[in-house]
Amino acid sequence: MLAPDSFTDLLALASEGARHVEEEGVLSLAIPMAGGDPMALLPRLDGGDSFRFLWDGAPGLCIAASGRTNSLELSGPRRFELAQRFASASLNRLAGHGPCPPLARPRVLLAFGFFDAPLEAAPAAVPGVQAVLPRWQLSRHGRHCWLRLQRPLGGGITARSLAEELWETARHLERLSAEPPQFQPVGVALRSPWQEHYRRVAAQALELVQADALQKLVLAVRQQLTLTTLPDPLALLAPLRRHQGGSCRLLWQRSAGSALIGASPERLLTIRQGQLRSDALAGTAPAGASAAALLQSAKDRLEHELVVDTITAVLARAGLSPRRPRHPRLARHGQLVHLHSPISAALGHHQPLAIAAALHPTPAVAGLPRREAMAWLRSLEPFERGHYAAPIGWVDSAGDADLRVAIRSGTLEGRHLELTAGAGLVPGSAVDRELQEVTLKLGVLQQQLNLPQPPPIAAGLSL
Ligand SMILES: C=C(O[C@@H]1C=C(C(=O)O)C=C[C@H]1O)C(=O)O
Repeated sequence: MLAPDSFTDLLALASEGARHVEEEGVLSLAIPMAGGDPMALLPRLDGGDSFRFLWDGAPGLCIAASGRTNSLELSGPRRFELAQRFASASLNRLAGHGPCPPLARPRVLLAFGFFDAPLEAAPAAVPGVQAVLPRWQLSRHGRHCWLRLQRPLGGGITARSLAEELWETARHLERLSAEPPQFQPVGVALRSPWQEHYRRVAAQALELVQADALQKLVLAVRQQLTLTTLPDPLALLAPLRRHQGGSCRLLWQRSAGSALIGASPERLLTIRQGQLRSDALAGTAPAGASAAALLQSAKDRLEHELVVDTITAVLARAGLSPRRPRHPRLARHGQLVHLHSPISAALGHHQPLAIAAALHPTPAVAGLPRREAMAWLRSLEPFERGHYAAPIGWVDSAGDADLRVAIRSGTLEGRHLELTAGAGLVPGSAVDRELQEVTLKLGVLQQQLNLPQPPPIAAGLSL
């Protein structure tokens, strides 16, 4: 039975599934639904705790999820391997989920930290990885929409109660008007200065690349914004749909008061039916008539080549046969244009998160050589990167996966929004131009979140 389209069918599926639920196993049921925008309906999915997740790749795949049925949080150098083990075990132990279209498959949701572990193990620090098998998963692709509910049986939860809860919630969601959250204008009371410190450390980093101690370093800045009112993270994300069509809009809300939001233009890794794709994205200009000059810029081409070569070499070392285009193309993301090379390979027998572990962090967001660059980032950047530039996404029950690089992002804690942006320093870079590039990235993000602008973004700014 592909899609239970009556309550009787669903109940039969639930009862059959319940007979196969092992100890600590979870019953996972899904039904198709009419209409429904995951972004608009996420606040209506009560998962029993404060975890919320949004993956908005519209017009491609959109997923809203809430509640933790199983979860894992840990730090350390084995985080990718342990997250893979958790994901495989959680998905293999699900009972009741029969064949369904790819959009409806059960998923384990993942948010990594940039580093293996935070510097300080404070409760609010971002751990090396968080992995969640959600209670509710609402997914949509094109006109197709499915709702999934997953819970352990026992303690009053039976196959019948689960089937009823799923059926009634789907009918209830269908009746709601599915308007995306309305944006309420939010002001900015305070913006922290970052420029002076950046100038100093960027000059230091440039000396390192010019002295050949590093080939590349992607130094980031963080701007703290104090907002005038308490914003709804989903309302902040909604305008990004309009402005950042080619990106994937993301929300990872670990607790009620703390959320990562962003619109990532960069794939670390996408796996569909055994085919892998990774994006080399490096080299930046403001969108506009002069953007095509990026293709001729020796400094940007060098920065880009380092990323393409590294991704290709990492995949080859893992035993894959990567294919790369001969020349980069231009990819527009909102008001920015980047050099872009999609790299693809057949995955073979590899597990998605083993490849992610080998790829992260690419020189698009860290530097080269990787180990030395990571150490320099820790000493030069005056903040914890947290989720910034780390992989975030999902793996599903058939082995498909999608992990985006959490750039063009920020974290919201109450009225405090922290935005982070970086730029690659290579021989030939100039501190002033890099400062302009991060200013532009921070400004574009604020504009796309509908926040009032600092100085106007100069459309013709040359980087
Ligand atoms: C590091 C960031 O972006 C990365 C760096 C780029 C560059 O240096 O040109 C371009 C795209 C991204 O891979 C960021 O936006 O924070």
